[in-house]
Amino acid sequence: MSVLSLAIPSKGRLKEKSEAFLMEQGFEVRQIGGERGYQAEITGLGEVDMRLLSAREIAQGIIDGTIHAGVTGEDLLHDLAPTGPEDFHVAERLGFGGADVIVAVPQAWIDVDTMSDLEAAGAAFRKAHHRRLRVATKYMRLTRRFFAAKSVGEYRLVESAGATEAAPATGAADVIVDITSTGATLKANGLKIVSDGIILKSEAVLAVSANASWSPAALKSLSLLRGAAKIEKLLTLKNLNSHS
Ligand SMILES: Nc1ncnc2c1ncn2[C@@H]1O[C@H](COP(=O)(O)OP(=O)(O)OP(=O)(O)O)[C@@H](O)[C@H]1O
Ligand SMILES: O=P(O)(O)OC[C@H]1O[C@H](OP(=O)(O)OP(=O)(O)O)[C@H](O)[C@@H]1O
Repeated sequence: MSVLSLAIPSKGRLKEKSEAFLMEQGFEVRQIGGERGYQAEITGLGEVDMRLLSAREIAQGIIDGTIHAGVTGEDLLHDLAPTGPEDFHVAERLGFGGADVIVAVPQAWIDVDTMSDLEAAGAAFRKAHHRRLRVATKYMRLTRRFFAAKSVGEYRLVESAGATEAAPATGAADVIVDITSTGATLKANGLKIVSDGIILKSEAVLAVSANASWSPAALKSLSLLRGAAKIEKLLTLKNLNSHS
């Protein structure tokens, strides 16, 4: 990869604000083929391989090193990174796309207020029903890490493909881990947040790969992005050291 590969979301709630973040700095993204075209160009950053992808694909590409930099959600970066924050650098938190990744249980569970109550409920549940409590989520790694940090082991993960909040009502799971912003979806589904169950306060970030290979041209383009100059210095140093 000789030029900077830069990605922003192609649709969804982060798209317009990501374009605005670049536009504020004089870098205009032009989609080829109109609103739904997935190819794009950007002006002002030199030669750049501009990509429009889903927020999840951007996070994955930054972690794999197939994308140098991009705008995505911190929740996705933290969940998809196998070794955690060592796989990416946050150049700037962007002040939009804010939401919390939380643990929620049915409101009817009056005895469960904390993660430690959840562990106790899990043990009681296993005795009574001969199976573990099921936790539905898209956030498989974040959930495993957080439950282990809270010493909760009496559970089994069920991977959710969407509409996670419906899982307790449909019987697909008992507990959920999902993202919330207004809380309306949790409320509508009769769920409450466990008091010490806030896993991550996420927002949109400009993230830079710690695993990509960098050419001088890619580093130069990166350094022009707001918040990224300090990361560019770090990467240049790392590049020099690895070649010396
Ligand atoms: N209320 C919210 N619900 C979900 N995500 C939110 C919310 N508020 C902010 N976000 C952020 O937006 C990111 C992407 O969500 P968005 O809904 O735009 O993508 P998506 O179109 O659902 O992606 P995909 O279709 O690939 O699942 C989330 O990972 C999170 O960082
Ligand atoms: O706290 P709230 O403001 O209610 O927002 C939270 C909901 O928004 C998202 O779903 P979305 O509607 O984007 O659908 P998705 O499941 O396809 O992401 C997220 O998965 C939650 O379900």
